Amino acid sequence: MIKIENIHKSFGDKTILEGITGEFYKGKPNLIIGASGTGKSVLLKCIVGLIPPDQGHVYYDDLEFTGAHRDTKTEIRRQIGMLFQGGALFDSKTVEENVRFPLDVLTKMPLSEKVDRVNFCLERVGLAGQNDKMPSELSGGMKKRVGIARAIVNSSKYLFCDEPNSGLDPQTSILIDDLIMDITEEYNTTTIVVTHDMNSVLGIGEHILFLYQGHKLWQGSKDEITESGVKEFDDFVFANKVMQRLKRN
Ligand SMILES: Nc1ncnc2c1ncn2[C@@H]1O[C@H](COP(=O)(O)OP(=O)(O)OP(=O)(O)O)[C@@H](O)[C@H]1O
Repeated sequence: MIKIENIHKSFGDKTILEGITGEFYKGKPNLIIGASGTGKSVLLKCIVGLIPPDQGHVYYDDLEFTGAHRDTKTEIRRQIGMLFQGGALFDSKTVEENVRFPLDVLTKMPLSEKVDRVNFCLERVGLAGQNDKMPSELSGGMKKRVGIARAIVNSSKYLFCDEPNSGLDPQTSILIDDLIMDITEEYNTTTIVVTHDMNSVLGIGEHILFLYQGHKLWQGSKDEITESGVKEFDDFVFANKVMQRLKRN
């Protein structure tokens, strides 16, 4: 489990996050949702430690991360897998080298063991045998799969996905969501997915945290979205006609 307490962040005189508190659970994806520019990625970066919050605490299971000693932070970081917005593969590296990268940087495993682990992860995301392909030869959905394989290659306890569906068609998006859901359940990871994709909310939104202009305005599951009683949340969720019809039924 990951807990955040009273996270504040400003850039200059622009306040982005104003006291966000919440919990992210093991075994089911946790979604951070909200309109564009509302602070979702900044919150994720504060949780991962890529941006230091101005105030507040992040706890990984029982360990306080924000003010922790460098060694503790490094140890926690080793257990984090990250799927970046856009995939962020190295264009000049093969699929195998991309997936192997965290093992090359973080471990002293012998090469043969690393390759075994890479093959296991590629198989898990449906890309067995694609080791020698270059990113330029892959579709958008395949690139995301490579990104997911890389995020889990280090047996991560914590998995963070920033807009995993950006740039994908609706069907491929569902496949990627299902893969994230399955991996989360199978390996019992604490998974946080940042998204503004309503299909993801309806598909895998077991735990949802809704951000609005730097505040957490609602938290709940997809089964509770019609009864939030929060106008800003309703405006976000029921912005399109299909969702409005769903609400009326
Ligand atoms: N390093 C930074 N320096 C200054 N401002 C930043 C920085 N990072 C983000 N911001 C600002 O913080 C605000 C929130 O950005 P953030 O990327 O978290 O939004 P978001 O909710 O993830 O949006 P989107 O869904 O479009 O990705 C934006 O106004 C952005 O310009």
